[in-house]
This record gives sequence, C-alpha cells and structure tokens, in this order.
Amino acid sequence: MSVALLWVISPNSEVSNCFGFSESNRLFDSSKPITISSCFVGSGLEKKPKFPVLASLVANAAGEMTVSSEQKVYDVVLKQAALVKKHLKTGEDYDVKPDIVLPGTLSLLGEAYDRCGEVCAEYAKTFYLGTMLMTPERRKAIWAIYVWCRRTDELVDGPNASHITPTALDRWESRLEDIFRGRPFDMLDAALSDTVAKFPVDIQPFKDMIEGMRMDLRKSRYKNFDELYLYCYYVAGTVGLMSVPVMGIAPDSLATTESVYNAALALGIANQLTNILRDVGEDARRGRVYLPQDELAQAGLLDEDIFAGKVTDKWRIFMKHQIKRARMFFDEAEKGVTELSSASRWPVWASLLLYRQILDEIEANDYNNFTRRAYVSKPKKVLALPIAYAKSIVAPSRTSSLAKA
Ligand SMILES: CC(C)=CCC/C(C)=C/CC/C(C)=C/CC/C(C)=C/[C@@H]1[C@@H](COP(=O)(O)OP(=O)(O)O)[C@]1(C)CC/C=C(\C)CC/C=C(\C)CCC=C(C)C
Ligand SMILES: [Mn+2]
Repeated sequence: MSVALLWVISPNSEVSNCFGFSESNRLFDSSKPITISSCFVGSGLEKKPKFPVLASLVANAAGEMTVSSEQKVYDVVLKQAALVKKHLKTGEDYDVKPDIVLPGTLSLLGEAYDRCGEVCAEYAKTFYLGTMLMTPERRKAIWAIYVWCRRTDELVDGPNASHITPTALDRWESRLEDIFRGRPFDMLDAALSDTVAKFPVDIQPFKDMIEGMRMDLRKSRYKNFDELYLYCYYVAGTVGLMSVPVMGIAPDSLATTESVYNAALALGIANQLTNILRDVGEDARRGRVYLPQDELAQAGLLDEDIFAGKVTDKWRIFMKHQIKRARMFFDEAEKGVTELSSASRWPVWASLLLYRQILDEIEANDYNNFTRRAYVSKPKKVLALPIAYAKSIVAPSRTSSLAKA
C-alpha cells in the first residue's frame, strides 16, 4: 500500500504534512439523510480580542455592525469549557466503563480501537508514537477522534471529493448523531461512540467540522480574515476542542478551563493558517484562494497574481504579514500546552513545533509557495522530538498567564 504522507517519521522524508492520508486506504461509506447545521447563540459574555486582527464586532456587507467570528467561536469555547467543569464536579471517572463483549467475539470494541490505532500509525506515525505516552483510555479515544476527523476531511479532500454533495454531508451528520446516541454505523464509529460516552466530549465541534466541509463545497473565496477565521475554526479549531476533554488538564494547573480551550482553539487555527500558506499554489490549481481578499487588495494583489504564481515584492510583503499572524496564534497556543495533563503534552508540543516550522520553510523558500512545497526535513523533524519532550516535562506554572484570577 502506498502511503502518501506520514507524520514526521515518514518513508518519504520530503513530507511536511502532519496528518497525511493514504490514497488507497478508504475509510468510508456513509448513508442515511438528515439536516442540521450548527448555529451560534450569543452568550452575552464579551470576549476581549486577543489579536490585533480580531475584534468582537465587525461590519457586514451592508456596513452594519455584527458579531465577529472570533466572538461566535468563543461562545462555543465557553460552552465546551462549562461541560468539562460540570463533568469534573460530578466526579465521573474516565477509565471505568468496560468494553462491549458479545458472544463469539473477544472484544468488538477492542478490535475497533485497534483498527483506529492502525489507521493513526499508518497515516500519522509520530503522532501515533506520541499517543503511546498517554494512558490507554486516552490514547484509544484520541485515535477514535483522529479517525473520524480524517474520514470527514476525506469527504471533501479525498479521491471521491467530486461526488460529495451537501446531501452526503447531511448523511454524515446524521451518522454522527447516531454515534452520539450510541448507535454506531460501523466499527470505526463504534470506537468513537464509546469515546464520547466515556469522556466529556460534546457533539458541537464535530458538527462544526462538518459545517466547515459544507463551506468548502460552496465557497472558494474569503472576503476578509473574519470569514477565514470561521473556516479555520470549523476545519481545525474544532480538533482542539474535541481533543482537550480527552487529553485532560493537569490536576495542578491553575489555568481556567476556558483559557486552555482557547489555547487549543488557537493551535487548530495556527495549524490551518499554516496549512493554507503552505498550499497556496496547490489550492490555486483547484481554483481556490484561502487568503483574505481585502488583505490581498491592500497589498496590491489580485487572484490573477496568485494564479500567475510569480513571487514579487508585493507577494513577499503580503506573505510576511500572513506568517506573522499565524505565528501569533502559535504563541497563543503555547500558553496552554503546559496546562495539559503531563502525558498529553509531548505529542501536542511535537505537533506545534513541527507544524510551526513549515512557516520557517516558506521563508527559506523566499515565499515561493506557488511551485515549491515547504517541508520540514527529516533531521529537523527528528530534532524537534527531544525539544518537544524537554518542553513537555515543564510542569504547569504557578504564575501562569492563564491562571484563575
Ligand atoms: C496531539 C494532536 C495533534 C492531537 C490531535 C489529534 C487529532 C484528533 C487530529 C485530527 C486531525 C485531522 C485529521 C483533522 C481533519 C481536518 C484537517 C485535515 C485539518 C488540518 C490538519 C493538518 O492536516 P494535513 O497537513 O494532513 O493537511 P491536508 O489535508 O493535507 O491539507 C490541520 C491543519 C488541522 C489539525 C488541527 C489540530 C491537530 C489541532 C491541534 C490542537 C490540539 C491537539 C489541542 C492542544 C491543546 C492545547 C491546550 C494547545
Ligand atoms: Mn491544505
């Protein structure tokens, strides 16, 4: 089987992709329709914008002030954090529920998780190795979430993407609801069903990821960063919100639950912005421009310049700004990693350091992300692992900037 992309310890050292997927290993087949789309209900809690580029209010096309994407997403963050706090108060234990054992089988659920582990090992090798440091329950749960995310992404990015319609995504969402109701469709779904029964994982980020796939079907341009931010939340920030309830916050952390979720969200956004900057040429060849149109215009650039793929001084200046913003999100994320439970820190640090290095490589390529794919060399990847480990043994700070007041 030809594995196209693996994470870090890849047979192909030119790989820069953390979560690459094999062309030949299809993980699908969905059925049954339903419609639900995510919506945001204002919490009334004003978020103080963390980034100069973001604000609580933005002007819409008609010039009216409307709630920003950052504010909408922050409401989801608050909801997720509240769920975890409730779970902690009721003192439910993560590691108690036994596997479903049916007559004639040793453990169907055990097999389902093993399969999720195999998928992770195959497509995200180093990430898989990192999960081996986690407790068995947490490790299996992260594998199950990883596989669901991968399958969801495959719907719009895989070889069958041209056949994917909004109806197919509605069916996938219906199937997701069944997972959360304890009625899985296949064995990979069964693993996730078990995970969401054991950990305080909410359905909202999963639904929002599907919403991101819908966005990809209907939209190929982003007017401004506010629109792009929402897309990045849908397809990647959601992964952070799904993972934290499983990874756990360190018992000695003084950070607020909301602040850790916010850092997790920031890591997802940072990863996705980096992914977009790495893939400008590849996306343009598919007719897609995931760059804020207003910022392109301010830099004196048009879509045509991107399709022409010529590195000019205008492009370099534009790219410097985009890279700076992605790094700000990585900086924001860093504050939260130390607050995670000790065994979860290493894989997260590794993922952060490795993905952030893609930005350095874009610079090293003199901003030619049209025809040169930025990748982190194998020696650099290998070097990142002990650095990540050293960072991961730092305990939560007693004077954390995320600490409760
Ligand atoms: C330790 C760790 C990284 C855990 C996350 C495990 C997990 C559940 C990963 C799922 C990733 C996935 C398959 C997402 C589907 C959508 C997608 C493909 C998003 C892009 C990933 C990169 O993929 P790739 O390079 O393969 O891109 P192409 O499809 O080829 O273009 C993304 C860029 C986003 C991935 C986002 C994350 C991994 C979020 C990480 C955040 C956390 C784990 C929270 C950490 C907690 C704190 C407090 C910082
Ligand atoms: Mn991409």
